[in-house]
Amino acid sequence: MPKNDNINNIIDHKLFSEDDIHQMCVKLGKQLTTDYAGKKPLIVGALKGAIFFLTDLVREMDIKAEIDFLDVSSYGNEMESSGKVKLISDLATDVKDRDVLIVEDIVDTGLTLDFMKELLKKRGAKSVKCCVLLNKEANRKVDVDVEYYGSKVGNEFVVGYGLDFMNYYRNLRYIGVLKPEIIKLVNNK
Ligand SMILES: O=P(O)(O)OC[C@H]1O[C@H](OP(=O)(O)OP(=O)(O)O)[C@H](O)[C@@H]1O
Ligand code: HPA
Repeated sequence: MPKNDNINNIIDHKLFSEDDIHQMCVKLGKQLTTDYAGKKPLIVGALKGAIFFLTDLVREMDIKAEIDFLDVSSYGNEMESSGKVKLISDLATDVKDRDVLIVEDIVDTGLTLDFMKELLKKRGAKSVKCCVLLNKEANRKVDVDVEYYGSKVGNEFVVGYGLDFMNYYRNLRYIGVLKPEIIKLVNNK
């Protein structure tokens, strides 16, 4: 890990500014307001990466909705998915017969999203869809439907606005690509 605590130092280049992210939330919020009109969905935030996206997105949605959180993890402190998704903390809400909208920061291999969708379907949800900020398609290992997303991203490791590297840098206001030397540092450990 870099010794300097300045969180901007680990960024190679900015991908999405605060304004870009805001525009994505506005656009998705409008679409979801139309599509979920009259439905009272249960919005399920995937902890921890989705915290900022969820709070911004739901405030762009002009519908009655409940919010709950699932804590799932597959990366731990690694840059590659372990391939095993762990349920760390469950929902407090019964999803039976509910229209559920999962909110996620990123879909990469697709394993986390697929795990959550299957879990909620098995519990009897009426519908299970997702709204993801970033869609990284290059690395997909499982074919999972991504109904709503803000933007596609290339096969780069991105951090900020909830997205972490070794559990840090979630609190960057923008989204950036991690410097290659930081990635090398981790790969050579
Ligand atoms: O499509 P996948 O390859 O499964 O990757 C996407 C998932 O990986 C990250 O979560 P992580 O397991 O790092 O937990 P976190 O949300 O607490 O950071 C991210 O927030 C997604 O949930
Ligand atoms: O690019 C990424 N950044 C942060 N977390 C992630 N989890 C999967 N892919 C990523």
